[in-house]
Amino acid sequence: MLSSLRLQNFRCFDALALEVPASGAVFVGSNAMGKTSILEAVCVLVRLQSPRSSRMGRMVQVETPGFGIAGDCWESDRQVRFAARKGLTMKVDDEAVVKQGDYLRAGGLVVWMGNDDLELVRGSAKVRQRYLDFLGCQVDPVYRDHLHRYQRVLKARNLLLKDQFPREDELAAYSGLLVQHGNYLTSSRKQLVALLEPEASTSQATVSSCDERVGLEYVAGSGDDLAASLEMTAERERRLGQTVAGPHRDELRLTINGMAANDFASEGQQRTLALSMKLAQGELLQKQAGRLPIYLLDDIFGELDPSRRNALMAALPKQAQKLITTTNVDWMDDDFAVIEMQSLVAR
Ligand SMILES: Nc1ncnc2c1ncn2[C@@H]1O[C@H](COP(=O)(O)OP(=O)(O)OP(=O)(O)O)[C@@H](O)[C@H]1O
Repeated sequence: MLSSLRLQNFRCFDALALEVPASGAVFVGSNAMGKTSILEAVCVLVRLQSPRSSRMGRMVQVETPGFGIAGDCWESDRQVRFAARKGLTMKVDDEAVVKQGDYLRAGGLVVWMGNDDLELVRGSAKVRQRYLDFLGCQVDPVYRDHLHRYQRVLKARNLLLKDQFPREDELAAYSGLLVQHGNYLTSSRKQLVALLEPEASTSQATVSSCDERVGLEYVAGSGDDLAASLEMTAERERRLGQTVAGPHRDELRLTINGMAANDFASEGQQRTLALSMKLAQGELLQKQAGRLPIYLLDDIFGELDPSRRNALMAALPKQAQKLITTTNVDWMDDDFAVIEMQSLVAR
């Protein structure tokens, strides 16, 4: 749980300091007032990553050297600073933490729900991979190490494959590492998907109030055995100059009542499924990590009809802290603390 947040040179904010109630808050204001930026800052403070941008530099307020985010969360004072020259630095209770993994291990959990979540159903396989990775990194600290190493090896291996005459011994060394980290990701993602499926079905039934069966099928981009797949695709990857087998080619197929959700489901069903996937993420985090995540809900209510809106609010765990952004609160009947963006004058 987050009890306070302080920002410095973060996106549109020169400086900001606010107290956050235990049950959460609703940030209300017109467009471009910085609502999403506040939720994004919370996500960076807790998980060292943003759902909006993979580059920390983008979050630095223009014409300033770097940003700072700090806050009391889970009973410790956490601080994250970013400057182009120094990169990301972290402190917990004023003590520097060198490794991001250590910072994250002792930190909190997050579920992000945004209005582009529909991409989870309609978008490319990469979006669903990122969804699984965001969950995997939170339930299993080792997952993050394997993911980062896999991504680094993949990049280096692809560079080598672009070479007209790649060195065989170098390629073999990269293949060995790719298999080692790839196998870990494949088996973890497979397990996550098996655990997510029943949670997503339950959430879908709750939010849609219909008996819709949700199916999640994990299709491994490494085939049955990554080492064998690399051998089989050796000629093709030399021709294309890139690695064609491995978890970066994973797919997570989503179905409703047995039919592909991206092709056959209505827009309403797709939106509900996207919400259900996020609710399932929260349920799994709570079960696997034994703690409640913070729910960051960025402007999602405008797209929902009143019945789904209410069903979603009811489906969120009562005890969880929820930070919500919206342009108006007319629809809200819950007694959430409302924070008017205009009142946050220290910008
Ligand atoms: N790095 C940056 N430096 C300075 N300003 C930025 C930076 N990045 C974004 N902004 C500005 O911050 C403002 C707030 O953006 P944000 O997306 O947080 O607003 P919002 O209240 O969520 O808007 P909406 O309701 O339209 O989603 C925008 O005007 C945007 O242009």
